[in-house]
Amino acid sequence: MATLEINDLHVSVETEGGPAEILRGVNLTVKQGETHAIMGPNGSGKSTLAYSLAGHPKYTVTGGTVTLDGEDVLEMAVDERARAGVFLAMQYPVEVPGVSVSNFLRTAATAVRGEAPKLRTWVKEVKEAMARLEMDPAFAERNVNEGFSGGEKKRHEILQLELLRPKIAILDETDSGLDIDALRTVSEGVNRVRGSGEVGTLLITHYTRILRYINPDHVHVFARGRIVESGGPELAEKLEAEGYEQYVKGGAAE
Ligand SMILES: Nc1ncnc2c1ncn2[C@@H]1O[C@H](COP(=O)(O)OP(=O)(O)OP(=O)(O)O)[C@@H](O)[C@H]1O
Repeated sequence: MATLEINDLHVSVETEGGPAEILRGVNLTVKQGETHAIMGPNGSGKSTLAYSLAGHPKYTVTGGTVTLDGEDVLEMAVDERARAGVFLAMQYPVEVPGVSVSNFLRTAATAVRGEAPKLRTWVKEVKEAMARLEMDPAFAERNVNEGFSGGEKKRHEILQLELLRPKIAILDETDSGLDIDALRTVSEGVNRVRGSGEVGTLLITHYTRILRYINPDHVHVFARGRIVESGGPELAEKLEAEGYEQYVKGGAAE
């Protein structure tokens, strides 16, 4: 069973005033089949964690380890991480002008699966996945994220998740900007992938409403660059009622 292990992870970004430490000792273990929700105040470092795991060059790991099934993830290039089974659905998906959704997905699937999917079965696979996510088939011929609405971008991220079937899925605020129907559709997509029991999910969110659709096994509070409390789903309810004040008090302004 695939296991992602994050051990005492420290990450910095370069700022005008020099390097700033954003992650200050993150410890987390995510196993295939488990769903972990990460909640925390703005600017606490949640997206930094997501990008660092995916290998964004802007972030420098200054300490700690990340392994997937014992393999050193931090040593891997971005594409190697994807091939190893790490998937990131970004908070702000980027436009890729000139590349159609259909080409993009096939190229990504080829890279991750190690061989090009057979065209006929692939076309069917994409069509069915798009239908499940209630996406207009015309999207397949549009350029990646170009002119997509916020909700359409998020559906496209989940479409990738469904087709690429990673071992570890990191979903960074996949619920933001979704209307109620889209939230349900997107959550159903995540649950389908989860239902396989083959993916470990790290769900970064601000709102408990998505957790009503996607029931997490574990909830973690992220504050000042690390996980400061962990619990079960009841922790999300507590956060909704009490906010984050108790976790940020006395910390650096972030
Ligand atoms: N290039 C950069 N230069 C300066 N500061 C940066 C840079 N990149 C990230 N930061 C800072 O790192 C901190 C953590 O940002 P991050 O986006 O990880 O937080 P977050 O918890 O995901 O926030 P939110 O909930 O608002 O999305 C913020 O204070 C942010 O301003």
